[in-house]
Amino acid sequence: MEHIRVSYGSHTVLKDFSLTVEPGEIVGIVGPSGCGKTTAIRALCGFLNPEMGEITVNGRTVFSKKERVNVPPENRKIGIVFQDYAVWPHMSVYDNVAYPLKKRKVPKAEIAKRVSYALEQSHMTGYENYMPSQLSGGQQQRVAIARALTSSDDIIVMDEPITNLDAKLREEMLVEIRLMQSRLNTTIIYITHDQEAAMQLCDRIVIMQKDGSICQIGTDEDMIKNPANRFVFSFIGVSNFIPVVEKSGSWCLDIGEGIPYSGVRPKGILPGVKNVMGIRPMDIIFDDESPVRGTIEQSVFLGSLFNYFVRVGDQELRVQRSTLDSLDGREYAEGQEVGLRFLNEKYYNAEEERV
Ligand SMILES: Nc1ncnc2c1ncn2[C@@H]1O[C@H](COP(=O)(O)OP(=O)(O)OP(=O)(O)O)[C@@H](O)[C@H]1O
Repeated sequence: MEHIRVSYGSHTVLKDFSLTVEPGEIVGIVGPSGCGKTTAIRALCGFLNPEMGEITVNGRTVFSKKERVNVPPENRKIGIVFQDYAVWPHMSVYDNVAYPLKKRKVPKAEIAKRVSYALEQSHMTGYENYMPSQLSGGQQQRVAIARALTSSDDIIVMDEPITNLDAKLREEMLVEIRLMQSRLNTTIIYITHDQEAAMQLCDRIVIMQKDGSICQIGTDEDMIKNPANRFVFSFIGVSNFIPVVEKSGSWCLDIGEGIPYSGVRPKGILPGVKNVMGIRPMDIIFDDESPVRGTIEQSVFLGSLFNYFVRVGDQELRVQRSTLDSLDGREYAEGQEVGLRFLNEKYYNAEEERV
């Protein structure tokens, strides 16, 4: 997609949206509600006409404002699993899956072959004559995926396909989508506001912000290690933000009375603006020698890690410690005073947008 612009009336949702997805890739598009994820996907699939830009699918131009090309949705060869485009309750599984092919007037014998293939790929062989009401939520989603596969096993677009499922089923569906993708080498574009699902499933993640622009594209590791801005930092994973300020040559946490934490200018401080430190819970270390003192208000054991809520000045910080680290014999209990040291902290303009 290149230079796509879409407005609803006077409200321009996508101003200049460009995104390239490589064949065989699973790309997740995440971003806050209303930022334009569905709009971008509707433009890709042909359900709305951008005012500007070009869309190419497998080397074929399917939309170009300039060249006046606009291929209808059913001929774009994109499989779609939309939340509001789930299975049709009045049609059998077979008819649901066959629908996109019937619409394209594909011969009956060919339809039978492709439906059987799609049901096999989504593990629904044998359910051809079932009605959706006789299926579980997970099975209905599989039928929706099978139907997408009959449209295309090259590109499938999924818009929040699993939000209605319970946690266990959701996990299983993510694994299945991944397995199906590696069997068929399908390109998948997966839209969600569940960044954890996106990180679990996708090769690359595209993060959109409220104004409809893309603020970062990369792997989950890129997002966590090198977040492009404060918004990405706060959107992906758990984060603490602590205002900081320089006071007579020493850097202080600007909470309560000001708590000095560094005698030298920390790396990454932005000049000329009010800074805020972004720090992950895993990057806050308990250190008896540190001048930053806090009190553990709550300690929660989560199996692979301990989660602590530590009061420092007038702020509560989230600190995590892996269970393996706790094998050093030190125990940290509620009510205990601790010293805290910061590793890998990032600095952002305090005025910058966050989630
Ligand atoms: N048909 C429409 N007419 C007018 N405004 C619309 C229409 N569809 C979407 N919008 C507006 O466009 C913006 C983007 O909507 P869109 O559905 O693309 O967001 P989204 O990122 O997919 O959100 P969500 O995660 O909540 O589904 C929103 O402000 C929405 O209110």
